[in-house]
Amino acid sequence: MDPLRLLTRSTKFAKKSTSTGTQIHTPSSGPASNPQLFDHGNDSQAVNRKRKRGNDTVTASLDFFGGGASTKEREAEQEAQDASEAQSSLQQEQAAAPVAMSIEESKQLLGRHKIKIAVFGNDDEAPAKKKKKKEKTIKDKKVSQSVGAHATPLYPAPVSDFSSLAPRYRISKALLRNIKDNGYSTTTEVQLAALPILLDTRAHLLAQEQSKAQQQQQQQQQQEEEPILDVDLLSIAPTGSGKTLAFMIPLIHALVLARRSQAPSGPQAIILAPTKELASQIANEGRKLALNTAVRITNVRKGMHLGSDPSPDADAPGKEVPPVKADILVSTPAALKNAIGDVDTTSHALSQIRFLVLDEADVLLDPLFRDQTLAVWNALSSPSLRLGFWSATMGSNIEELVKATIKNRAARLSETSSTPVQIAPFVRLVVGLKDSAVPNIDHRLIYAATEQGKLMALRQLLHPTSTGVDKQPVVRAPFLIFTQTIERAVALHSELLYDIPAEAGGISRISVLHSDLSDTARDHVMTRFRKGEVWILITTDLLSRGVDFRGINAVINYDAPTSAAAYVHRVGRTGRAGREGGVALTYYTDDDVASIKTVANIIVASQKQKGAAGGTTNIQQWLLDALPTPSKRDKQQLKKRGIETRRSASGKDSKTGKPKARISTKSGYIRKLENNRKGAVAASKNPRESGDASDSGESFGGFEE
Ligand SMILES: Nc1ncnc2c1ncn2[C@@H]1O[C@H](COP(=O)(O)OP(=O)(O)OP(=O)(O)O)[C@@H](O)[C@H]1O
Repeated sequence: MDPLRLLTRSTKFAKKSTSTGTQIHTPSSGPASNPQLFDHGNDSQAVNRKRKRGNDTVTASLDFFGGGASTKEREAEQEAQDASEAQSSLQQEQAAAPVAMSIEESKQLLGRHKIKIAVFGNDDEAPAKKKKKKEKTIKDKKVSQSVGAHATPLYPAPVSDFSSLAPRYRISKALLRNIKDNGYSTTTEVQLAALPILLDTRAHLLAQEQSKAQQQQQQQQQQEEEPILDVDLLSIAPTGSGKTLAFMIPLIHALVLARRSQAPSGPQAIILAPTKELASQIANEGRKLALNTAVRITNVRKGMHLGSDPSPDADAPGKEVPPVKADILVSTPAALKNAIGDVDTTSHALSQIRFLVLDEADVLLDPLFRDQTLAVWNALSSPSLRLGFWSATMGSNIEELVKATIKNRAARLSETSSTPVQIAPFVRLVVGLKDSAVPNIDHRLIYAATEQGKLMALRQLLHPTSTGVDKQPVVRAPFLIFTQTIERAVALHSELLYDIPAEAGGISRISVLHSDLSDTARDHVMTRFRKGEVWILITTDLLSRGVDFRGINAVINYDAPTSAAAYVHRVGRTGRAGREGGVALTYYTDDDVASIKTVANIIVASQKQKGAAGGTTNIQQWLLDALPTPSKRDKQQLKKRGIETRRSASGKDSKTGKPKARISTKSGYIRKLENNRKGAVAASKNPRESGDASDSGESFGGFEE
């Protein structure tokens, strides 16, 4: 089924742009053959030179609307392929000797993948040690410039293929099997670099100045030891680049090892995410990876209680809530804060949590969530708590906040704890250009002048014509539409409700998701969108972070995002895991002109990242020169409040006195009917006047300016 065909009321298209759907490769037509963004496939040979692997294609498949084999056929094919591979592959993996790589080789490989890693020592360390580090940094000027004055570059041997985890780190068979069963073979850039850092910490931290023989000996020793995850890691990697796996695999591995020596009596790791949708997705991904490993992963929900003893049930007097039983808790900060409640920070339950991971760390430490996140972090009293901070964007202020919090917490704990508090080496990993949008999608910035212009442009997308006058790329469902506020999302949903023809599924194909809906309604919409029942999902920034729909073909910023980070995350819902063919389309009106340069700059940087092979930039230099550069204050204001004229549904802007930009809450179809009725009444009174009105394009008059 081709949704584009069904949505299209016009008939003829140039062959190249539409037709059967087989000519254009879109994210929904299946996974990319290589999930990496940079240096496609050039390194597997280099890294796995001792182990020739057969078929490296990624098998995870989600085909929203693509043609080809049916799901059953594909599953059968997959099973057959898996069965034949499984036996020989597992034997090979167990037999293969760990591949030792020289630092020079690692450095080159990491460089080709645009990966930079730096380790920051403890600032309080001896001055002599500091001096040595500085000398080292100067020696390697190229890297040191990019990582900062007090950082030492780090070159762990990359893991280019998941199967090499078994011989290198003795990953449990169940975990390895789950990785494979979920269709993962080649690692993405962030996994390639983060896995050795988190699984092989000490060997590589110490390996910087060691010979190959010493490294091997070090690796050997480390494999027999526990614990792992001896660094705090801040990782900045593009949207959709597989950060979830990069932190989840080492976590599960650590907990599997811990279980071998002692049965756990409560949670040992916490993963925080800003939204319920993301927390639930992480918990699901985690459970798939932890299958048959005995590691239990729970998504924290209202009413759960974290502590050593049962607590009184607030909803049912006289009853008690037992403490949650899990090894890894996944939660939003608010839900976890509730679950902790008034549990004493010295309690066993909180002191035995050894790992804290902040997914979308920059937003979790942004003023919006900061207090809740810090409350959870500070409640964890283990002196050896290890930390992970992950996002596609990370302001330097957030990094400073992280470092300061680590130090302050250690100082506070040292006063009360008899056990020495360990401040671990702090490692920063950056993939690609920091804070940039994914290069493998087509970014478009479209001037729509007014609110009516935006609606017309959006309708042209839904019903493309063969005339080619719209100059917009052809966008195929499924796609996401972002608005600035909940109110506008709801209004746009009502506006477009009848735009999808009944033969294509009608109103059931379009939906809206925002935080004012109940949890059940949110879950329901997410499920229907994931299943492919909903094709167009209108939403707010609620869905801009972390949520992975795999086969999304386009992101439409109906209202321009209000910060560079918001752009990066919103458009990052398409083009995931290296999928090509995604489109990110941003409309801007006269109200956005003062601030849109921030988005334009991100687009240009992303297209430059793609390199010469990626073709031309869609944004002309004259436009960049013409757009005003917003001041820092304007940017802050915009991030906080958005475009003022879009903030409220009615009335005039209190500051400027300008009319506000509104979206009607009646569908275009209903309004058209009403207009027709009104027109008929008017025509009966004054035929000439009504004739003029019907020619004026009133059917798009949903926006009042
Ligand atoms: N090595 C891999 N090979 C193929 N697909 C992968 C690989 N690793 C992850 N993926 C897939 O890539 C998609 C994106 O992964 P994930 O959600 O972890 O990205 P992310 O980096 O956390 O993105 P965001 O910054 O948007 O949160 C998922 O569908 C996941 O299954």
